Amino acid sequence: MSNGFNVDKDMDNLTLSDLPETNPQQITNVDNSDTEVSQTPNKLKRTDVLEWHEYFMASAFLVAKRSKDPVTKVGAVIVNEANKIVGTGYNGMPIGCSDDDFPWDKNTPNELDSKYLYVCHAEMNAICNKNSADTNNCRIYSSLFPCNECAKFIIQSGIREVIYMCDKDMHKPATIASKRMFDAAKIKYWQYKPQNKRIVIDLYV
Ligand SMILES: Nc1ccn([C@H]2C[C@H](O)[C@@H](COP(=O)(O)O)O2)c(=O)n1
Repeated sequence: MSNGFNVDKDMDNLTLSDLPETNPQQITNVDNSDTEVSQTPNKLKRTDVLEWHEYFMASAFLVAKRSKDPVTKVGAVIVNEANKIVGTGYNGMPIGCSDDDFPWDKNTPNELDSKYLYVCHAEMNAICNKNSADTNNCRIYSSLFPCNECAKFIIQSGIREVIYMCDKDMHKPATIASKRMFDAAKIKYWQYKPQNKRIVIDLYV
């Protein structure tokens, strides 16, 4: 009997055999030296790792690389309170609306010929793509400050914090409206200032 299990010859029944009786005295005499965690710091542990905000914002920039927008690629990542990514999105045309058929132009005489009426924003896509029941008390990392439409989605989805990188549209009414709504809804928003200007991902290591 190797580990207290007996299996009958037909392999039909796996039965726990009578494990040897152990009395409390035996338990206190057990040698735990092989299970104790060393108290000395582990000198082998890497310390040059990405910190959480850097990791999630870099992830948003990686997601943005899927965008077909010729001018502005936006990526968004939603993170829950346990630091788990529960949604990602980039700016792109709606499902079924081909990137080849719908316009990527801007500043066109006819508004219907520009991208703005059609493209789904990264933040909205991240919320739509969520892999959790809800996004309550989550935070969203976005490469670009959310517009007013995305701000509505963010507020309504229960997200409580917005971390962004670029605020290039800060003077546009859409951005001013976003900040008004975030302030009223007490949504925290702040600009991430990275320590490192670049993060290189070497795929052949
Ligand atoms: N919060 C935002 C704002 C904009 N976008 C997308 C929408 C367009 O594809 C692009 C902006 O184009 P631009 O006016 O810079 O030529 O970014 C978004 O995903 N989220």
